[in-house]
Amino acid sequence: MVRLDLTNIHLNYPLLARSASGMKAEGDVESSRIVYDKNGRPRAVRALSGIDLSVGTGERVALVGHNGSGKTTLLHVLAGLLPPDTGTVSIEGQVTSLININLGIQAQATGHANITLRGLAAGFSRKQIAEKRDAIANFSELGPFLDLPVETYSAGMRMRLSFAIATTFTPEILILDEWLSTGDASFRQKAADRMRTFSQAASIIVLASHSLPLIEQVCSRVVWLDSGRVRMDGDVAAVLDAYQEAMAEA
Ligand SMILES: Nc1ncnc2c1ncn2[C@@H]1O[C@H](COP(=O)(O)OP(=O)(O)OP(=O)(O)O)[C@@H](O)[C@H]1O
Repeated sequence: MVRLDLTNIHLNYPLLARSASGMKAEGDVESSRIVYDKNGRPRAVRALSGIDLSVGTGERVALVGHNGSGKTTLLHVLAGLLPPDTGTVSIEGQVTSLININLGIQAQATGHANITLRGLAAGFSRKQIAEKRDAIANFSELGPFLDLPVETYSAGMRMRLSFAIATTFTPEILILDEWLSTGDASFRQKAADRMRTFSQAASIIVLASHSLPLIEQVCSRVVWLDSGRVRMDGDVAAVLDAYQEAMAEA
């Protein structure tokens, strides 16, 4: 059984004193996301305000929303990288996150060494890693670059390696941020195909993206975040239609 449940998640980013200058603007819509002290100085930014989210086996969920609506913050909470201020996070299953392109990658080590390191970290034996190595190498299409240190790779090449490793070692829950769409067109198509088959292996995908075509290709459900709250949650077509309509009116 793989599932994740978030209940009433609140998360504020505290502001350091040096970044907390400026006075509260009366009637400013944006100010509802900023917490001020009694002197009118900004003290924190409200990123998530009462998020409830349950995702079950086989669901591929997209998070959409305006810049600053809380998508990345929510992914960090799901990946266990940021503890919420209040609320509960319950996760059944092994989580792999591809949020930060450099997270979990040793830049001085070669691509092949990174395959070994990530495989061991995911709990696989050296023999199991050896059996999967060709599949990862082929999917990444990095060829001889796998013998060079990762610090010599472009951002797209790092992404190919991270994605190939993460999806070949099939985690039960995969958390992805926008950077997937930085890949070139042919890799994006391959990645989308893999993500569709991925969840048939009883896995969950949560993907934050501004790319509506990618979401339509990959996801089975869309959660629309607005100022740190869930504004709509449901069927891909229904939520994307409402979201696009609201964007057009804004
Ligand atoms: N390190 C930080 N310190 C203070 N506030 C932050 C920090 N990171 C994010 N925020 C604030 O938290 C809110 C949510 O940001 P988040 O990055 O989660 O949004 P997002 O939906 O991923 O945006 P985008 O689409 O632009 O990537 C925003 O109002 C942002 O200003």
